[in-house]
Amino acid sequence: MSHAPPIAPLLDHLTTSLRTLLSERGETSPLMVGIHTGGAWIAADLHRRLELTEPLGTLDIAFYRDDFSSRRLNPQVKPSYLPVPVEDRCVILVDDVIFSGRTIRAAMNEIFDYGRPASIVLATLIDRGGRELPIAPDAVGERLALPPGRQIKLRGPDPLELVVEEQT
Ligand SMILES: O=P(O)(O)OC[C@H]1O[C@H](OP(=O)(O)OP(=O)(O)O)[C@H](O)[C@@H]1O
Ligand SMILES: O=c1cc[nH]c(=O)[nH]1
Repeated sequence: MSHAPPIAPLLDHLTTSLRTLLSERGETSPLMVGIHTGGAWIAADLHRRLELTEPLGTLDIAFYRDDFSSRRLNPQVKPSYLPVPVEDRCVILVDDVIFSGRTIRAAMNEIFDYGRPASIVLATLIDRGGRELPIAPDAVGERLALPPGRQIKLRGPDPLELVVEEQT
């Protein structure tokens, strides 16, 4: 595929999958955390749709990246915000896209620096394969194969839109 799918059906599907999974696990008050920037936009939408009672958290994993020392720090780096302790909680980690899995590895390291969650559930809008680490999402909006040299990006926040573009 070389053009991006419309986002609304993907958000619907992700919401339904997550609702089912939380219900099966008996999780009534999970803590949702979105990864800055795209993951935080998706998390805000999911948090509203699922009517979660705990406040929404955000993570900026810039300092936890495995290529941190060789990358220029993005001037947009934001502080992470976890409004309630993660200790013994079910955490729903949300990102817009999963590819290599390295962003999620970094996010989990950061979460564990705050405390030891009871469990982490991973929700991503797009799973485009290409994993370099043994990490898999529990709930996805859509699995998408892209031609070599292409990437999919989430633009937003208003409106949220997926675009397929040349890999940078
Ligand atoms: O599984 P991975 O290979 O780690 O890729 C997934 C990450 O890539 C994008 O972020 P990116 O680091 O490109 O920054 P962005 O938020 O500025 O798009 C996307 O938002 C995911 O967080
Ligand atoms: O296609 C991709 C791969 C990694 N990160 C993205 O945001 N898109």
